[in-house]
Amino acid sequence: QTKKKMTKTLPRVTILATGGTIAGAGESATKAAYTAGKLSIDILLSAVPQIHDKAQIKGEQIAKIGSQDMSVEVWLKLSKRINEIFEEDSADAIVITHGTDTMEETATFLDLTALSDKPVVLVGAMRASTAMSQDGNKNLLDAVIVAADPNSQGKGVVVAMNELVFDGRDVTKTITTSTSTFDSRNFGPIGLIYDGKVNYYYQSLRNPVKKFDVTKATSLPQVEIIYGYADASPVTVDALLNTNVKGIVYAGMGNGNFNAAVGNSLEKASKKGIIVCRSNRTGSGRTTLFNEVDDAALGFVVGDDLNPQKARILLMLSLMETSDRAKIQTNFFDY
Ligand SMILES: NC(=O)CC[C@H](N)C(=O)O
Repeated sequence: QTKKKMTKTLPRVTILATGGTIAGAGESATKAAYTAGKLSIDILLSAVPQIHDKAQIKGEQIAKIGSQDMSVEVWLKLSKRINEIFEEDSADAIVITHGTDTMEETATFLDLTALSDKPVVLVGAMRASTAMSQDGNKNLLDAVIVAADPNSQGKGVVVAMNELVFDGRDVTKTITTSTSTFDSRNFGPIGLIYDGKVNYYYQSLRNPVKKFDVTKATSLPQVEIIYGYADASPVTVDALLNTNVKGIVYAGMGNGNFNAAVGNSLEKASKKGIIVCRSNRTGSGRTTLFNEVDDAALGFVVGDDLNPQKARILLMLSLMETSDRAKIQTNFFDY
């Protein structure tokens, strides 16, 4: 009787599964090689029965992929499903199991497109479910704890990994193979998970002022990223000039710089109406207007402190609504 009563008051958490190492299975406990996204949501849930003490859990399989295969199509599907679940009030919070390679991109995409204030928590693993000291079960339990906590409301989309909570806007994968791979290079974690509870310490002031409603979208404008390096030739930029590409994010050197040859081609792209957004390859810090580049004269925008892959997301979403450079720049400075 008491138990029944308690269960009733537990928050309702829906887990949307997409694949990744958290659903990965390998040959043995000591082999690092594995296949991502093999296990279904039911198997993931049955491995962590403790989650049922924290929330009323429902699971849904959205995709079964390694997140290197994440796509606009799956992003739209996820985003629509999140908005639908909160709209129909069938959950109080959502956890998304996801591969770690592109988790930061999905976090940014959903941060900008999930219309409700309710918690959305992304989680993954660095060791497959079959590995020794696998991290997936603990991470999943922690993610449910974060999702179920009333203090997670209004924090935007967050990533819960390795007993840390990161703001989805800022988080990035920093190490290829380590369980401590996630970090927010500019700002650090916003919360710590310990002993079945999350404690928050910081909150971003840059949570989206503007949300993008993609509930009716079926595709997004094409935006490509080009990487900068010493003596880069302009062939990669030139290759995009006569395509359907609507935006280029340039992962420039230092504060978003490029050499003269690449600069000429980027200017050509800009004159053709392709939006050029300068970001940088350093991994942290801002890309600022008018440092060594005359952005106003060239018609470029800057990605502020978003890394190239995150800047691409905001540029795609912005281009869905406008090709006005000033408005697009405002989107970057507001987010
Ligand atoms: N640790 C991981 O999740 C990496 C596995 C796979 N490449 C993915 O991102 O889904």
